[in-house]
Amino acid sequence: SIFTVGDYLAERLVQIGIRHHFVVPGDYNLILLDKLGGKLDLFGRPALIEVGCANELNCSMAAEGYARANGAAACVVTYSVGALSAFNGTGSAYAENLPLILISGAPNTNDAGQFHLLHHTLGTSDFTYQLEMARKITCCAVAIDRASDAPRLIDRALHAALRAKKPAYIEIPTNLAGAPCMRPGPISAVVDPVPSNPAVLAATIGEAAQYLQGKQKPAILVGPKLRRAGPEAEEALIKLAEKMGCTVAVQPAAKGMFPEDHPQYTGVFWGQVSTLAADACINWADAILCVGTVFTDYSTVGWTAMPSVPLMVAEMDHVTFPGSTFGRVRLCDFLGGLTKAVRRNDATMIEYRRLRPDPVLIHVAGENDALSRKEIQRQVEPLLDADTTLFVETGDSWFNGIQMKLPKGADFEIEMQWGHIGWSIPACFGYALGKPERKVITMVGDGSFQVTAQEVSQMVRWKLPIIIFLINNKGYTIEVEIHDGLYNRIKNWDYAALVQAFNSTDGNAASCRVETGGELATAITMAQEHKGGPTLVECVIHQDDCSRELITWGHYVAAANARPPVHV
Ligand SMILES: C/C(NCc1cnc(C)nc1N)=C(/S)[C@H](O)COP(=O)(O)OP(=O)(O)O
Ligand SMILES: [Mg+2]
Repeated sequence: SIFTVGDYLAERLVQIGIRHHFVVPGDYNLILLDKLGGKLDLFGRPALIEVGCANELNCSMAAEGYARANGAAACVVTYSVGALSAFNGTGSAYAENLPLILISGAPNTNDAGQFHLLHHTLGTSDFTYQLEMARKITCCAVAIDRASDAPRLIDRALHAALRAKKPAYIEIPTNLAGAPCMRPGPISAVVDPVPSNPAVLAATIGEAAQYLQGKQKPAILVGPKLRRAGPEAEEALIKLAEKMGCTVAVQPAAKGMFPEDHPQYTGVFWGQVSTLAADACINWADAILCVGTVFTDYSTVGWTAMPSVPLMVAEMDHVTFPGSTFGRVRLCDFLGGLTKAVRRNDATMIEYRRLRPDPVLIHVAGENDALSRKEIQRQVEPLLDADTTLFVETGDSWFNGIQMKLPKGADFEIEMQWGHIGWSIPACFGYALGKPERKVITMVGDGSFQVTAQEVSQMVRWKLPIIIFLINNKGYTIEVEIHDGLYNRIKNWDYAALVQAFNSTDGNAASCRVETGGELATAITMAQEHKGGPTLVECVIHQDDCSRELITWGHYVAAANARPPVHV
């Protein structure tokens, strides 16, 4: 059979490590889907497993979650009506630094020139608007209009996405997916990272040693971009921390990116809603080595928690100091080189041992007491073990999850930069397909759940034993705490019954509603034993039963939102 554009794309997706692609079919992408689904591995099995989603928003969010597990992901949609919904998960991938490849079908290449009006379009003969929009939310957007250009354009998009850890966009007209195409060359041209420039690397390490020279109390602050630099960067950071002997704190969106069972871990640095003694350690330090950090209104609690000393910030491929910046320096090379050059200074660790908070007494609710947020915390935390990944959805679930202690090996996923309510349901589904060996637990609020609930039915279809704790506090409580109004009230659903509806005659999802600590304990035992499908536990709590951290954080974020315009 002839080798086609679709075959070229399939080959490249497999070569960059993708094994599942998330799709919603449409007549502009059907030939392409045949090609992607038709690629076989050496054993004659599909090399790419097609995963259908209920809509393109969820499809793109499932791909975003898959990229967290797998490194890269592909989302395949139809033109315009599909892609515009998938733009939201693509925006999430951009904000969260994930190489999601958004692939869209497109009109037949002859139609533009014939001024044809086509379905799914805006009803004009302009078919460039989607590509233009995609340019704004990806690091590289290409539209293939001749089969002979396909190899160059596909490779360019994939290489850009993998190097920048940002999404890319590939547009393939419906009559080109099956058109003859050249076969690909070695994948190394696409996947090889840009190496550090040796001279710049040496200069950067020298500058860092200079920055730390003479400082009495250095500390390390880890941000969410560390993980995007690869596992070797996470390993290199641990070695650097152990060489320095200083305290290590993480930003909230970086929770889990430094082991919380490590003796130098001092908590989540989040201003007044920090955990353990991270706030004191960072504010006591006279030098802070920031690795992959992102300072936003949310991570600085409405700008009330910016470190007060001049910072040195190491990113994926560049490092900045108070007076200089260096590019073409890969993070793992920089951290490794600095580890060799740096001297031990454990002053912050010594201080931490003095001020470390004592373990708090956890109140055990009576089993017939009305269920509280605290009791949910107390009962869910022990479920986190070395094989578990906890997904926390935008809402008070952020705060409840961030307060939980991660044992060795446990992992944590949060979408704090994009913050799209509903992300966690499709994202944990995609993640679970990428890492089937992990146990996945998701904490999601009722408002968020209503946005993307359909993807629980994909968990049923794929028989994934994901455990979902749906915190039903009757509405948008985060919003209530920031600024209340009737718009924060939502129509209550029977969430347990909804999940049963997803079973129809061939599903195996378990679900229940719990209103006391005792019922929750029973539900958790059932959830742990339930295999062959997801378990949803709807936890009913009072509307104002939220974490104190949410109230404090919400107060300052609302204040930051309310700053009057500065008249220039
Ligand atoms: C409406 C909104 N944010 C605004 C918003 C609106 N639309 C999208 C897509 N994303 C957003 N973050 C938010 S955080 C709700 O409080 C979430 O409610 P819920 O899931 O029920 O969680 P809490 O009750 O714990 O807040
Ligand atoms: Mg809610």
